Amino acid sequence: MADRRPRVDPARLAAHDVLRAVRVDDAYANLVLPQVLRQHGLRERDAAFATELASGTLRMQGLYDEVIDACLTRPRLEAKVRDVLRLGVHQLLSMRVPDHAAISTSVDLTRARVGQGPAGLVNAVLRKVTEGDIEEWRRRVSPDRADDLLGHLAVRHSHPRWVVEALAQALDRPAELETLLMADNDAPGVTLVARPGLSTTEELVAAGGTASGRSPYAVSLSGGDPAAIPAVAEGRAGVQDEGSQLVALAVADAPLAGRDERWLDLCAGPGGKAALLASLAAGRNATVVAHERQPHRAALVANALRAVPPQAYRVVTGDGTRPSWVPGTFDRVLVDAPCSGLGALRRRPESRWRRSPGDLDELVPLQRALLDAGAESLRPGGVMVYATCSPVLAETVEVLDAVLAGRGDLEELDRMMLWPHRDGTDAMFAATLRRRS
Ligand SMILES: C[S@@+](CC[C@H](N)C(=O)[O-])C[C@H]1O[C@@H](n2cnc3c(N)ncnc32)[C@H](O)[C@@H]1O
Repeated sequence: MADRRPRVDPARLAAHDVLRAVRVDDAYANLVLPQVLRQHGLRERDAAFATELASGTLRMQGLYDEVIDACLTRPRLEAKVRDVLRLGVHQLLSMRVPDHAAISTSVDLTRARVGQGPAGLVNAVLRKVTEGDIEEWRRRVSPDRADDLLGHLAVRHSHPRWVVEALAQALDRPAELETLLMADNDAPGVTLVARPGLSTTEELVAAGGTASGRSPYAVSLSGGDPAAIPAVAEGRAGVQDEGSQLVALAVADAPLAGRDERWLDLCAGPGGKAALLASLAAGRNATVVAHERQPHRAALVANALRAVPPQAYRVVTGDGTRPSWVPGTFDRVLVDAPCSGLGALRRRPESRWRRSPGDLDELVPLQRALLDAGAESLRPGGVMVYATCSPVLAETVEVLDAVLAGRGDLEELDRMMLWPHRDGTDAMFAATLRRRS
């Protein structure tokens, strides 16, 4: 007998698998995607389609859920069906997929992954969605802008409301809030770092990149697989947001009098900043201790550092709040603290939905303890950078103020706040401090 199950194209099956893994297994989309693409045998155009479908859907799911709910007559929906609908809405409102193709493939996907039962509902909801384009739907489902600006922006640009509130508090120019939210929804380009002494920007430009921006080591790549570039494959260069490069440079370039030999990266995993610091240290006869709590992340640090001369670094596993070294050991310290990551929403499409304000209750005391331990690790006159890939005040300025007020031996030398919409980087905070002599 002929097989009557619908044939669904593998790219849509793959995107549905990614949504399921994120929802059920708490997977990170950017980590699970390569595995799922491989399982479905997807390459090139099909892989790019599945990637955009899964990532874009996860990013915009707040808006899409409002659209779906506005089209439903019954409010309850099985999670697997909602995933199919979210993917369908993304194709209809944000991709150039013809309406009939988006609807019929979604109905097939429902039959393949859920069963015949909800196929009619999926068909009906998606037909309703075709009645408006994305702007029309934004108008219909967002709260009124004049009555509730933050609620309006949250739905319109698909961010949880508490995140919009936290970003609004952190942004020094309130008029830029909407531009920031829009920048969070743009997939970031790929930036490479030419690790000094190991590679050059010229080598990466010759491999197809363009020298870019404020870090002298940054090269942006407009397409292609970075891992195919020999310098990247060999660890002489790496993929690294320009903001992260600038944070590492803030550590290496902070003005320092006296000995400059012992550097510490207290929270080093997965090792991007440690690799830039260690390659700079190698050229200055200094040594970096790349310290990380989680053994599996310490292994990632060792891998990131594999091309750096071994005498320039040591990878150490331990709890940074209870350092194993003598206080006052280090001349330069980086405390790149674990944080909410709300500055890197461009890069992690699902993270905005996974975080909650309660996360800060655990993170803030840890951030304070790590900053305090970083200060204890510094010799008098030594310099330290406290950094987060979050702009949220509770994790940045408030941590800094609390630790500065509690110690009295730290002075702030400089402060940097990078924003995606202004700087083209992740939102990153970095304060440079000196321990008084
Ligand atoms: C923001 S990430 C650091 C990113 C890293 N500097 C880079 O550029 O690749 C924070 C790291 O701190 C680690 N961490 C968390 N708690 C820690 C602790 N008590 N001591 C040391 N590291 C810790 C996390 O495992 C995570 O790898």
